[in-house]
Amino acid sequence: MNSSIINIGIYQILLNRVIGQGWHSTTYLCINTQQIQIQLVAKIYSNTIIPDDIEISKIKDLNHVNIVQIYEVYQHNKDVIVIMEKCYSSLKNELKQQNEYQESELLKMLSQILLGYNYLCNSGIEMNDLKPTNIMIDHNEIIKLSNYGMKCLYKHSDMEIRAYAAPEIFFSNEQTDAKNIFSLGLIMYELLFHQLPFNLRQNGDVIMFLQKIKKVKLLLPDNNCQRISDLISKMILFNKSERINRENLGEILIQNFKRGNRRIFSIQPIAARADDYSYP
Ligand SMILES: Nc1ncnc2c1ncn2[C@@H]1O[C@H](COP(=O)(O)OP(=O)(O)OP(=O)(O)O)[C@@H](O)[C@H]1O
Repeated sequence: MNSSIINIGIYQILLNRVIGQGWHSTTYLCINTQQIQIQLVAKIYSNTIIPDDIEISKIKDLNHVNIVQIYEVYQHNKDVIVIMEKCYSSLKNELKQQNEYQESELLKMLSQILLGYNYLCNSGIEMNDLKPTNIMIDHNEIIKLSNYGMKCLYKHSDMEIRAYAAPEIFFSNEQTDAKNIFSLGLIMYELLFHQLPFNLRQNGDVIMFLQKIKKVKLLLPDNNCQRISDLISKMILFNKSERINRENLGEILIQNFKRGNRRIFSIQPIAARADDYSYP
């Protein structure tokens, strides 16, 4: 038996081909032995068990162009393995490139994220953490939300440093729809201005920012993207009841902006080595 491979169902997980390491899991290259042309990854959540949780059984049935497709969830010894579609890049990567986007490109990104998010909400699946590492980009430059419905597998507390978290997470640990709108506002702000509206040198910096916007509404720097700036201003609000909700945000996007076919990114691959994209 080769200890650097896990064979499970029709999948082969290549343990020596790590694609990324997150706080809660490690992501490996994975092969569907019956259709080797399909690119997959396996996320391994170590030392955890699949809880008797409806979300895990539901997530395999989800299917939307703006979410990462999950194919299987296995209990494997002490670990949980999630087999999913392999993406090309992430918004985190995209942000590193500091691209200047046209307003139409930003609106298109926002629309795609919102479409995926709406689908998850309507399917009763929680998007625990809306942040750039959880927003993937596929080979066709389509944005896809990832790590949805996985909170039940997390061992760590939710209160690590969370740059994109809404004020109510820090101050009252409230989990509502509105928290993701706030996070989305910060993500759009970062795409537009190439930085967050606060420095992230230490843990207290986020709290200081949140206390500041509690007193004085965030003022966006001058820029040429008025429509997206207006939307961001409606999302990054301390008080969750004042924030735009996803329905109204969707309405504004539908009413005002037609979807273009333009390419929106100049993507660099996630993996450091080109051969990570070919099978052994
Ligand atoms: N479906 C995927 N396709 C391609 N690469 C992926 C995929 N999922 C994750 N990755 C890569 O693996 C890395 C780690 O992913 P992971 O989701 O564990 O990170 P994370 O979002 O920081 O997680 P956490 O919230 O647990 O810290 C990502 O940054 C990304 O580079």
